[in-house]
Amino acid sequence: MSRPIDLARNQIIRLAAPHTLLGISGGADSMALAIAASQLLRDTRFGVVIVDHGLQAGSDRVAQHAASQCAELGFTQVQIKTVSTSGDEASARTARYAAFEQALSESGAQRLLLAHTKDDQAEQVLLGILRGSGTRTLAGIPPIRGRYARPLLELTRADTESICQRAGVDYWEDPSNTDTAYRRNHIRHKVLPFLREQLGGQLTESLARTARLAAADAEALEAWAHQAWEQSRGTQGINLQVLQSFPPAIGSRVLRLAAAEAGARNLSSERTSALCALAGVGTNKSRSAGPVQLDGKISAFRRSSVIVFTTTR
Ligand SMILES: Nc1ncnc2c1ncn2[C@@H]1O[C@H](COP(=O)(O)OP(=O)(O)OP(=O)(O)O)[C@@H](O)[C@H]1O
Repeated sequence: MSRPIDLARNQIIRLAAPHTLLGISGGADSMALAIAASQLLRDTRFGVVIVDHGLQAGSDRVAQHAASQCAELGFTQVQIKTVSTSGDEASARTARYAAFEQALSESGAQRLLLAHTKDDQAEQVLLGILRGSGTRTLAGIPPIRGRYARPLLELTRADTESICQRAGVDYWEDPSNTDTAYRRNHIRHKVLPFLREQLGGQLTESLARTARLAAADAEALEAWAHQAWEQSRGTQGINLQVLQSFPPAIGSRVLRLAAAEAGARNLSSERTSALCALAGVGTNKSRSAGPVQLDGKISAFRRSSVIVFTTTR
């Protein structure tokens, strides 16, 4: 079995572009990413981006410490981006990704690597199951999306800690990570340990496998839905007869694609069911006459044999 550091390095080689940025928070996961990438500095140009959200007292010192550690590892392009947030996790995340986007365009780098691990993946899948999510959400964290890639998804958090310890690199433990008021932390610190204790076995591995299987299924279903959409859309709207000839899993995806194209936002599963009832997709026999109102001031109507999306004033 290959060592975690070898696995990390191989995945970085697979996912990095000639000029790549690393998103480093100073925690064990991202310091392990920095350690593995520092071994590849001869062949790849890496820059480091550290975002200071200013959420906790002393966050500037944490950022500075991570920056000096990265400099010691041999990185010459290390920048700290200070962002302002409204103090909650969601706004910190939005500000962080805005800072990443800015760093990508300023540097001209083609890719930014993040240090999500298999444990993050397991937590994400469990959160999705508990919310009653479908295949796309159960697919969890994607290894690549756009310019972002995650080379450590095959490593556990214990692996990243051991990489840091072996390299003699210390890491920061985010105090908010243990605040179980956040649902994710509750899953991490209470629910998963409880399930492991009760059920034993390879829980993290099993949940990560669910993500891999769901990702492959979601990809296939989405490709089929795009084809079905092309076949069912016409100048008047979506042809109901053609739409209903597909299985409900495809019909509902076609309706979601069409709604999104029309400008509908945040399409919930409840609104998707309403669209399915309007279009007679699925086992739902209670066909509604509509219209169905969607976020983004979009309405869906049934007109004789088609579904039409219009903008409401
Ligand atoms: N302050 C930061 N500065 C730079 N990179 C960061 C920072 N915080 C997080 N990252 C990057 O993002 C990865 C995931 O971090 P974390 O698990 O805290 O975020 P998340 O909210 O769970 O995930 P995401 O926001 O990406 O969906 C880290 O391993 C690191 O690569």
